[in-house]
Amino acid sequence: MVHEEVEETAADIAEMEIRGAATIARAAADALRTQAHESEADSPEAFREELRAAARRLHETRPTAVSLPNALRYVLRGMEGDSVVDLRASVVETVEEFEAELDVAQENLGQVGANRLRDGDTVMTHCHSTDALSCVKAALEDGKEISAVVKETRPRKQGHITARQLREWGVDVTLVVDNAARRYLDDVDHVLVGADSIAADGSVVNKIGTSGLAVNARERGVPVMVAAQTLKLHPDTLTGHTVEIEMRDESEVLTESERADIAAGDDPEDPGLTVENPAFDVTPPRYVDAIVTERGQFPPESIVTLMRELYGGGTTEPWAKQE
Ligand SMILES: O=C(COP(=O)(O)O)[C@H](O)[C@H](O)COP(=O)(O)O
Repeated sequence: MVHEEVEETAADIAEMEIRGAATIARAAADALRTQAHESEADSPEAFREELRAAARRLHETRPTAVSLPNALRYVLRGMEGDSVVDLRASVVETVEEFEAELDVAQENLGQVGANRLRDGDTVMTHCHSTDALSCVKAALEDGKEISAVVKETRPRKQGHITARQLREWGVDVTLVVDNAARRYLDDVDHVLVGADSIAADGSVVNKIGTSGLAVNARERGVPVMVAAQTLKLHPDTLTGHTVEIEMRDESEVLTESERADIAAGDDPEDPGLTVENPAFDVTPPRYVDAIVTERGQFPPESIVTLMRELYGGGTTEPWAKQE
């Protein structure tokens, strides 16, 4: 029932071949369009259940970036019609609308963020965030010279993607190991990061290491700017839900031979080595100076007003099986 290309997209998201909250959202919406295009459903209800099943498959891939369920909701809410032909057309049209909104949102967000960057500023980045880099791109287009200290971001080294993109734009890059961040903060004018989810209290969920960087930045007096489209606002947190932090496989941290070497003396019956690999962490609002969105910039404590405006009607799970 779920088309093989949807299964492929789901696998790519789960294995981080497709990664980053905005990119994941775009891929998920595109997968639902494929499901609609390729559906051979012989009734409107069968078509609707196919799209719900595809959305459930995509939803179960990664739990932390709210852009994924927000994208799935957006598309399924646009599915309407009394025939398969009309239902298919509504899904295709809704995905195209979603993609256009993503493009405009990231560009507008970039302009808001660029206004906070001065000519000659140095930013420190963590992980790879297309929302964050849209601010740098807009600043460069405004004729500002920007340089960057890029944290490699263990264990998957997404900082290399950021470094490559910045070099393509002609931005001078200093690549550092994550543990060197505090040392370089004295040479930095802004910490500039993205977000996977933003909670109603202004907490920012982003790649593991963001919270430590924000604490160090506050101690060093460096402002922390979080670039996040409103797609990253997590509506379930309006009603007290917490954001699940994805725990990824130890193989991203330790190879099997490294594990065997470390645990060489272990009693196989009583293995004492545990490797934990949380993929994200939570930065409290007190360490965030501004949340930059396509709707403007907000101090973290007031992001809830925007969240209520956009998502106040509460959230549903339109992908749930219908009884
Ligand atoms: O934490 C990550 C990516 O984690 P992973 O590599 O595990 O997906 C990014 O900072 C956010 O997703 C924002 O990215 P964007 O601004 O592109 O949405």
